[in-house]
Amino acid sequence: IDFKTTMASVEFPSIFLNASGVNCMTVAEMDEMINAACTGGVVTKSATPQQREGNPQPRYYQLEHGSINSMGLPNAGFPYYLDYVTREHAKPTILSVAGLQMSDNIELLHKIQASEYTGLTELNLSCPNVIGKPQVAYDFEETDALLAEIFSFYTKPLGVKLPPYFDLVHFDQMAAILNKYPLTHINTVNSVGNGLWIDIDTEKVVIKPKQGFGGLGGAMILPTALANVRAFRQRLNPSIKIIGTGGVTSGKDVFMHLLCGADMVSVGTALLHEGVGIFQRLTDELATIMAEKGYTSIEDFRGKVQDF
Ligand SMILES: O=C(O)c1[nH]c(=O)[nH]c(=O)c1I
Repeated sequence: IDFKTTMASVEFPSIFLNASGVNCMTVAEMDEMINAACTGGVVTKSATPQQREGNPQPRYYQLEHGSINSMGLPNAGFPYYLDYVTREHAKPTILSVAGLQMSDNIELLHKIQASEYTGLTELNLSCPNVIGKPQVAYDFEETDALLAEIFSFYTKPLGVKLPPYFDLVHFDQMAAILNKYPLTHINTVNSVGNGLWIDIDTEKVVIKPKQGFGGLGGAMILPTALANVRAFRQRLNPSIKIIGTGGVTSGKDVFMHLLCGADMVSVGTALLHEGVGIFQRLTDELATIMAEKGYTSIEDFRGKVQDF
């Protein structure tokens, strides 16, 4: 079974992508994603106008059922990633960008609009780890104003990376804003912001930045990720596709994301731990589940989760 899919008239050979931030900081990592079996392409690390070192280490820690990170947007800088995605590759790319303030986002999108790049771009509105900067996507007015400004000039394929929401009214409010704009997709969820973990032997937090506060990922956030995928699928125009991210470690998790309506699925924490071989495993496990259920295509069940 091939799991190819099309988003914004870009054909992805597989539904699987890396979660931005994992396996996508350097040309070598991005090439590895593209060259790996069963990947749809690569999403770049969120790019800022200039190169950034990020937060002091340790800034990532593996938990029993997931991860906590406060990387602080380390990246090689916007020109590095624009150069990479503008070159020819065997599979599609998604250029992720994250300004540190609104003017950065506008500036970066003007540059992409003026560039040779014709592929997809994803505006990260949900980085939880830039010290002193709140997540844009938790400010509905700012998000609306930003998208209005962007779509006054931007005509290339654009999606947004969203944080998790935890209130049904917030899903309504955010979806109403997103439905006003010709977005190609949303990518949901980013890490669950500002969790905390403690090593009881040392009685210290486990990451250095922000007194130990960091974004949560991995298996423990799967229920939150599934809720966000389903909630937005129920509310968004069908023209806005959904990349489901969060908590994927197995074919069962992929199946649940697809039942909730995801068009593509990306993997972060588990990719970091297992390497790019995970995509063949997820493909095989999903194919096995589908065969057991008599499904021959993802369309047989995508978005068809049933109420109790
Ligand atoms: O700290 C980071 O670099 C980071 N970490 C995350 O968990 N999500 C993000 O969007 C980002 I930009």
